[in-house]
Amino acid sequence: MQVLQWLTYAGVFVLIAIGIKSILSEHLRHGYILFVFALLMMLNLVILHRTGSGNTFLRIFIGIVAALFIYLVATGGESNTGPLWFYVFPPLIFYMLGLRQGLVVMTSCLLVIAVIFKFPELPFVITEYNPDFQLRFLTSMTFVTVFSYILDFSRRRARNDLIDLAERYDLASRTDELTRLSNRRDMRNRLDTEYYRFKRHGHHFSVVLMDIDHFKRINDGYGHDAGDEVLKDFAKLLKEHSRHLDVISRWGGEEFLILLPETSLVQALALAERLRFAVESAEFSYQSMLIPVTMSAGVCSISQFESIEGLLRQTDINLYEAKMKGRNRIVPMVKSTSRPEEHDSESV
Ligand SMILES: Nc1nc2c(ncn2[C@@H]2O[C@H](COP(=O)(O)OP(=O)(O)OP(=O)(O)O)[C@@H](O)[C@H]2O)c(=O)[nH]1
Repeated sequence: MQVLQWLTYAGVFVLIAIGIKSILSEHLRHGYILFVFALLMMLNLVILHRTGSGNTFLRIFIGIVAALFIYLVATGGESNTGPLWFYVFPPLIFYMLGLRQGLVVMTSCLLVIAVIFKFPELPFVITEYNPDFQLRFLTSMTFVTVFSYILDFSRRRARNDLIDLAERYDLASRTDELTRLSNRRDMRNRLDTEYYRFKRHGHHFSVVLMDIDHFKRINDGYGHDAGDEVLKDFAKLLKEHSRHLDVISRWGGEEFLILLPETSLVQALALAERLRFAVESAEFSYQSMLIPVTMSAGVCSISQFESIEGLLRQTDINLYEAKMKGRNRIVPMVKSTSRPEEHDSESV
């Protein structure tokens, strides 16, 4: 919209300058009409400032410019040079309106010009052009229109390709290549955003930090590719057992962190336990070899902490404790349906 406003200022300046020159050359009517167009452009600026509608501003601007150029063709402007201004129109119209609407407006204008050339006796036509000029003008204008269309088409396609590329790079920079989950950097940003929401609006959230037990043994026993496959299936399982608004990330090698918005510690523990049980019960396999997989997890809720760092530190401590206590468990501990005897001393 900024470009269009500057174009309006430039247009008003040029119209007033040429208007003054026309009046000085005794072409009073032409000069005054140019002033009227300048006034209309300024009024359009006022409408923009009053309504704030860029779309209305654009449409009125195009209407005024089209009317001005057709007026210049119909009257010849000064010394029949009016049609020359029309060469400004095609690039402007495609840039402003886009390809389809630009083509409609340009075709309509060319038709109007053809009518003006063909019927000089029409009431609003006050000049006449010789047939050579008419033919050359219409042909060259058609060329300019086609070239402007192609140039704008290329410009738009290059811009879309660039946006596409930027989006793909952006996604790649936020995604873990192996599991297609959020990576650590993306999770840090999401945690910061969630922490801001918590501080500002009091929306609680919790995190679950998971680690696949004895993952090195999987790599050593079944091979690195099998380890990769387990990581992918593990990520898929986490997705299947989480809510849509939960953010799952690959936090490190075989560590995964889930951010649970609007979730209390008790709810987070229930989810972590559900995940632990799902992992334990799932059949992980690679090339028809069954691979037993379990996970340990530390869980924390933001309400107990003053910062993201404090929250993550304690979650890590809880995970470490889960490992130390024998793995395949959650800390703080909850009652488990699969192994009730192991979760009795520190239940939440
Ligand atoms: N296949 C595969 N292995 C990975 C990847 N990232 C990390 N690892 C391996 O994960 C293993 C992690 O081993 P450790 O840190 O000793 O942990 P662990 O064997 O899971 O033992 P605990 O965590 O104590 O239960 C290392 O052998 C890493 O090489 C990966 O992308 N693919």
